[in-house]
Amino acid sequence: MTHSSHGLLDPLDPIRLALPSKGELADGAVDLLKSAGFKVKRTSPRQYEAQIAGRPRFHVVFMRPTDIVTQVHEGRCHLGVTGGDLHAERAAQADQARIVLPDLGYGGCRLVVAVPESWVDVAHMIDLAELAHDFKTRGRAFRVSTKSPRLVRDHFHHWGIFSFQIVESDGALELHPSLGIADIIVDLTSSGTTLKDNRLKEIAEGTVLESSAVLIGHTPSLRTLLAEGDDGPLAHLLDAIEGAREAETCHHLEVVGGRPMVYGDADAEKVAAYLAARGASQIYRGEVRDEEGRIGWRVTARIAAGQVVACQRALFDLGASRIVALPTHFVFDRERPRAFDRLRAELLGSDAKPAPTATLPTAVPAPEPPAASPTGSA
Ligand SMILES: Nc1ncnc2c1ncn2[C@@H]1O[C@H](COP(=O)(O)OP(=O)(O)OP(=O)(O)O)[C@@H](O)[C@H]1O
Ligand SMILES: O=P(O)(O)OC[C@H]1O[C@H](OP(=O)(O)OP(=O)(O)O)[C@H](O)[C@@H]1O
Repeated sequence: MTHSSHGLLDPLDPIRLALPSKGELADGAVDLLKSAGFKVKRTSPRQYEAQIAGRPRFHVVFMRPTDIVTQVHEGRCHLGVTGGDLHAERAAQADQARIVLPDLGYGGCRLVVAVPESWVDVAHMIDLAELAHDFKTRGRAFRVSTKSPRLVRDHFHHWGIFSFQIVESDGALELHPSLGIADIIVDLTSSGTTLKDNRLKEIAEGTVLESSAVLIGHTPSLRTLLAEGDDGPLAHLLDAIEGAREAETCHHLEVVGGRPMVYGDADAEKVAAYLAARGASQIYRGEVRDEEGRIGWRVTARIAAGQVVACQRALFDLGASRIVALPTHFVFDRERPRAFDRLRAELLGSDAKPAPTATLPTAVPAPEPPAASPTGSA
């Protein structure tokens, strides 16, 4: 059992936030923070410390993703962005580092079992179990190269494989079977290109873990930060990241229509039903007037960015006169549980503030509606 030995955070102390210095996770962290309004001011990639514009409490340090788990566990860093796989591999030892946001929306990959393509009889973990048994009967070690020995052991044990030898290595694992360093590998993949280019294949039930970039925090420091409440820096950071993530994938859609001098929202109803069928959410209908006071209707909704162009013809056919889709920067939904509230309930228990009960319909903080004329259709 380990304990945190450094940097217990006092209220108002600087908050050390560790970001990946290189590799697959590096750029996405800075981009995500920027989209959340936390712009990291770093003048060169060789600079390992940075500030966040207008947020003097945050002090950014750049380090290797594996080290981030250790430093957050030991409390030298209070928060950190790293790979979900790296945290999971070390979770048992680094027990003071806990997940704060489980999916930052980038760095998606899978930790998979891969065998040589030439092994035509091995297509499933059960085949691998038989093979490992054969190796054992012939007195040979069944060698598995990986960066994640603990996760591999758990997965293999789950499939009844106990006779194998882990070869721990830090990179280019795909080369190991052909060089004879190991018989198979368990490595990360996203596009699958590296496995294919090295004549390796995945096998069924061989996904050990699905991973993406995560935000982790040092548990004792999180307690201190949570106590700073809804207007403290942790609440601001988590709300901003969640609001930006929520906004990322969807557009705010505004559809306007209506016949001059005729009010009746039959068209709006059809438009709303059509949008719902296309997977839109938060669909609201209302009355609008154009510059001359003529009444029309307006439907607003949140819709996947990729759906907008596909929808527009049908919306015109249903009576729309104008369609505007806007990217959003932040979306906050009163009904959506906040990471901050969840964490506060977990770590501060009864001190936790209950989530607000909504009395009004939820609303997208949409940009000002464009001055669209409701007239002009059908
Ligand atoms: N192909 C990939 N696609 C998406 N994410 C990946 C991919 N490969 C790795 N990752 C994520 O990035 C993390 C760090 O891997 P990466 O290979 O970028 O670092 P590294 O350069 O190997 O780090 P180190 O400094 O320890 O060598 C992985 O643990 C995983 O979470
Ligand atoms: O499925 P793909 O899209 O081809 O990606 C897979 C590769 O990405 C990672 O390597 P990385 O570039 O991080 O280098 P590494 O060998 O040092 O891990 C991983 O270890 C694989 O080698």
